[in-house]
Amino acid sequence: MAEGQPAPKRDVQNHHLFECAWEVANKVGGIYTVISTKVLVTIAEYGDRYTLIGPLTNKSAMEVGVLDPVDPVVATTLEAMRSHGVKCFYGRWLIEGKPQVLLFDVGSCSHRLDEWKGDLWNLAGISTPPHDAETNDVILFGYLMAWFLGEYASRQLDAAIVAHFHEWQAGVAIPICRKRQIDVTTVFTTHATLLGRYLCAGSVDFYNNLKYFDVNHEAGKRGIYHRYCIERASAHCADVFTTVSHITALEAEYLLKRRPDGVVPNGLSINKFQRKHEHESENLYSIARAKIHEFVRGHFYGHYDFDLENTLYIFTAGRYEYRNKGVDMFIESLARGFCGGNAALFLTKLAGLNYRLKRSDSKTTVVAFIIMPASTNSYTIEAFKGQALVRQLQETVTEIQKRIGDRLLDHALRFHSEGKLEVAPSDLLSSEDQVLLKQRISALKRTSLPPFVTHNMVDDANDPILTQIRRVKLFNSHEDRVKILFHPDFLTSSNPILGLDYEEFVRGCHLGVFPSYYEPWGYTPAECTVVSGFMLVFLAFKSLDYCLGQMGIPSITTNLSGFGCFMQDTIERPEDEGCYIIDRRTNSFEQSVSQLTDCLEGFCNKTWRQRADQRSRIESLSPLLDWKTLGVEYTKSRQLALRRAYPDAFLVTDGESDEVDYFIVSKPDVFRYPDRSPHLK
Ligand SMILES: O=c1ccn([C@@H]2O[C@H](COP(=O)(O)OP(=O)(O)O[C@H]3O[C@H](CO)[C@@H](O)[C@H](O)[C@H]3O)[C@@H](O)[C@H]2O)c(=O)[nH]1
Repeated sequence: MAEGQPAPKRDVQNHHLFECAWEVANKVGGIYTVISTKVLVTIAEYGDRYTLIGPLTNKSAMEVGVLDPVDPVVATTLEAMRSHGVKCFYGRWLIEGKPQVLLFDVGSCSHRLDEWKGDLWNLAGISTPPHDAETNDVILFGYLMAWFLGEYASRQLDAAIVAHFHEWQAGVAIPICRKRQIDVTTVFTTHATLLGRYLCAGSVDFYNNLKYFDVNHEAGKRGIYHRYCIERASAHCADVFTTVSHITALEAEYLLKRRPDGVVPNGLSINKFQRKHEHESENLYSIARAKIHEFVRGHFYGHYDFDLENTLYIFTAGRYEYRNKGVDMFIESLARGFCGGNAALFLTKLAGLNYRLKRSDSKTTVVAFIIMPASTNSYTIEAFKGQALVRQLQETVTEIQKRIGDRLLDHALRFHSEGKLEVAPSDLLSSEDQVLLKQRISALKRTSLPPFVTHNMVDDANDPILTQIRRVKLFNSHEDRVKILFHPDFLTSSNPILGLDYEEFVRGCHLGVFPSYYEPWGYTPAECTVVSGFMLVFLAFKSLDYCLGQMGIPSITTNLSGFGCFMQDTIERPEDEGCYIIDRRTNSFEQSVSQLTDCLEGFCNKTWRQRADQRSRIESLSPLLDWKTLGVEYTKSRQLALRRAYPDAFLVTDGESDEVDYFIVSKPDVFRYPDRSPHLK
């Protein structure tokens, strides 16, 4: 728009929405889940007026089907950008809802990096170091998005435009839009703060000191001052600023120095699960459980001395943030070791689950999985070997089974001529078969213990998870009632040893454990509550937990996670619904470990029927977490952005704007529990 010209009168009702994030079609962590699961409700509201913008990467290129733009103005805008050498993909993201998506190849503009860095310094006073590759990409991505929005807004003058940006990686475009006075209204949602993540990952007493951090100094000390500046500028320049939970809203207020306008809790696409329930007649739970059983048999070969009917699978999963995700607490609660060499403590409630199960002579075995991607070289030979040996044994057993069947049939057919049916075991199992079987069995002999990690780690000696497992001596020995297994990669169905995707894996487990210290929301426990399957109703008593229709699995979270606070705030007794909440806010670390161990022990001591009852109750939580319910908060944030940018469009009569109570954050204090927490005094 030329200077001095009046702004066009745009149609606010039928506005266009561009949603921008580094994780569009590009899975890194939870933001991918937010965006991909929210698509259905956003499409229902916008149809083809909705477009997602993300970076073009090897991963994202695989998830998008290239097409010509539906909107002719998008087509001309992209043509103009391409004529300047910009490389981009336009098409449909191949997920449910098939939204329009635009992916920019930041590399195609790397020659402009210095120019744009200089511009960022001039317009926002943000200087960035030369060798931070991630920040360099973020700057290129931000300038490309601002370029696109500027060109688009100058060509499409009819409808208003909302640009919604997620997290600092997509935030650079916000100060540029503001400075260039691009006629779009902006929303910025942060899913965590950079400083919060870094401070909590170190051993800082975060919640007690939230008010007192010298933010510039702390960011500088950690080498992230430039990133922090980008995040802070994004929060301040956006028309509307939101976070995913109240606890992060408070954090943002102190660390980013802007109080968020609202909270947009994360939902899930419940429909997806229900459709499965209706259309798939398979027993999803038992299929998933059987796959995990198969893996466990292979992994523990030579030491497979426990009963799978009495085995519980528990797990933690997510991005590898050892302290923030509470992995330290998880391992500690499984196998708390000697405290200060005082053996007496072992006899107290301070002991970990492994010791407690041994002491009570429990018949239950717990296999605890840790699923967190880290730098690895490959799977270990042992991990492959175990699966291969068990597969060979299985094949041999199947062959022998077939031969036994043939022989039995032969005997039965000769019954009339011989007048008797006397079959000795040796008639059925030949000596060749026995030799073959013995060969296979002797291959299963193993002198070493089953490993507690599936991959060769790049930094084995310093890896915090491995170090702690070694410290608490959880080595998967025969006596251990808790076995542990660290899988340092996300799960996929093409995984050569544990061939399940994450959703299927969760379905096959009994309990998810997520004792996070820093967790703005926390998708993983939420996903446990809605994972579903169709189950047979006539299985044996012991397998009753397979039998009650569509259900989630119970999970453990904390009152320092956005999801945990949301549950406490919404439900009378979350633990009755299979959502256990560990108090990490008022408790010391030791107390929280004990509470978590009590919780795990209580879960192990439940009968099959009690666990089945609990699972059936979890289902009732699904509607609470559905985007159909929670998506409304996103709508409100966009409405607020439109009101702020185009107040005239909302005038009712006599020049007065109609008042709306916009957000959940309408309480005087953003964080809901100031009285209960000494951290906040
Ligand atoms: O093998 C696996 C294991 C996990 N996941 C997924 O990874 C995601 C991890 O989610 P979360 O732990 O919430 O994500 P973060 O990457 O830590 O994301 C940030 O953003 C999220 C979205 O707002 C918030 O929930 C978090 O608290 C915040 O830390 C979940 O959706 C899981 O389904 C997989 O896809 N495969």
